[in-house]
Formats: sequence, structure tokens, C-alpha cells
Amino acid sequence: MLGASRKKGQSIRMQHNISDDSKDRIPRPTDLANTCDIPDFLALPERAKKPRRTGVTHVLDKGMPTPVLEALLLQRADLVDFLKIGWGTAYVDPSTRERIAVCAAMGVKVCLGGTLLEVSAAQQRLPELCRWAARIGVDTLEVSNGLQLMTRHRKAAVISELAQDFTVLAETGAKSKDVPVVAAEWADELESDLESGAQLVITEGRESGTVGLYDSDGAVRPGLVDAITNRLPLEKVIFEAPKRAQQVWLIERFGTGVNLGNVALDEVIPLETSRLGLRADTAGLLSVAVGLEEATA
Ligand SMILES: O=C(O)[C@H](CS(=O)(=O)O)OP(=O)(O)O
Repeated sequence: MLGASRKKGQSIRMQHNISDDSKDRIPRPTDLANTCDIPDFLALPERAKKPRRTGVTHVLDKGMPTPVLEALLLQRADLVDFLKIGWGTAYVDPSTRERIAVCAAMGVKVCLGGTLLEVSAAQQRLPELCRWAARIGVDTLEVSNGLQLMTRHRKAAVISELAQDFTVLAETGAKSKDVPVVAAEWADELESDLESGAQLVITEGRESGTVGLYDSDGAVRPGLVDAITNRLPLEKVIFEAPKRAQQVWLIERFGTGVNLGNVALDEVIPLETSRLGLRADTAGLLSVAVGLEEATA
């Protein structure tokens, strides 16, 4: 279906092609050089290094100027696992290809917004989306159903088709506050998305952090989190958590290695301090693990 115009055996991945123009604009791979200047005299929780399965940070990019993106990634690209070019912004931003090249040079995986995929699916344009994504260097796609236009069966079929050529991140949850959040249904869908071929699943929280996993005040729905984590391995789930209080709640509950998504780009370093107990919100919890309790007793 999706690869109708592909020659047999020719993977979309093989078609990734960054123009010579873009190559000229790719920064030198000095991306991790700055980490050499990070002190190490404190006892802090262990953090897995990239590529990692736990403690994944997924950021939401909504068209930040590429030089700013590049500067932020030059600072600590090692802290960013996935960068999602949110909803349909990749489609209207003339610098999309360039920002993807910057991310590639920095070792950050780029994913297109789930809404873009949903609109493409609704217009029967998934093959076109996939070919465009491959051409501009995207190897990760989000399959979501935030607009609720697909049946569960259709979503599963799209995941398994796309998983042949792309890394698939599958999101569960509606964007509208009017759609009831039923914990058991979320757990079923997340599980089925993994079975269909998604590498990781994402729980909806939006950029606002006021739907899906959260109530309209941004408070976590703990019963929903329990239903999810009782059924799925924690390392397979990225919890969208755009707000600091949400990040802190999830770190306190699951530890430094919880996977967090929809983090604002300029919040990557503050989030890392929360993960490491270097901010008051989590210092109490994490310090126990590293002996600060004794030091302050
Ligand atoms: O689902 C998301 O997290 C994002 C951002 S928002 O819902 O539009 O606020 O949408 P997506 O289409 O997945 O980028």
C-alpha cells in the first residue's frame, strides 16, 4: 500500500538523501565536545548514555529558528534522544530539511508530528508523506490518533506498514478534552500498538499538558498511569510531560530513568537537573540514593 512506487527490496531508508546544499550547512560534529567540561565531583544517579532505552528525553520543536536549535543542541545534544517537529509545522517551515540535517549531525533522531500523519492518512496521502519524509532525512514517524479519525484496526495497520521502513512511535490519546479517558482502553491500545510494530509508545498530554494523561488543570491522572505501567514495560513508554510539575511527578514515581516527552527545547537542561536531583523538587528523593541523607543527618 504505502510503498506502491518502491522497487521490490528497496527500502525507503535507502532513499534518504540530504542535498549537497544541506551538507554544507551541517555543523561540524563538535556536538558532544561541551560535555568534556562537565564536572563530576558529585554523587548523582546513574544516567544511561545514548543510544539509551531508559531516561529518554523527547523534545517538541515547533519551528524554532534553526540557528537557535543548533546552538541548543551544540550545548547538550547528548541529552536529547528524539526531536519531534510538532504537528504540521514541518510541512510549512522552509527550513525543515536544514533542521533535520542539524539534528542528524548531532545524533538526534527526528520525528514528524502525529497530526501531520493523521491529516495525510485522512486524505489518502500516506505514501506521499513517507516518500517526502525519507527524502528529507526523517527515519522516525509518529502514528497517533489524536483527531480520532482512524479506527483502532486502521491505526494498527498503519503502524505495521510503516514499521517496515521507519522507526514508529505510536501515540495513544485524543486531543479533545471531550473524549472520555478510559484507562483500560488506553492500556489495550498501547499494548496493541507495540504488538503492531511500534518501537515505543507515547501517552498523549499535548503541548499544553492539559489533556489525556492530565486533567484540565495539568494534574496527573494517577489511575491512568497505574493502568499503563501495570501492563507495559516502563522503558517502552514515553510520557508526554511538558510541565515541570508533571516531569517531577513522574520522576518521583518512576525514577531518573523515566522516558519523558514533549519537553520544550529550552527545558532540556532544567529537566536534566530534575532527573539528577540537582533541583529542589527532586533533591529529597534522589539524594537518598546517593547518600546525601547521611550527609545532612
Ligand atoms: O500530540 C502532541 O503532543 C503534539 C502537540 S499538540 O497536541 O498539537 O499540542 O501534536 P503532534 O501532532 O503529535 O505533534
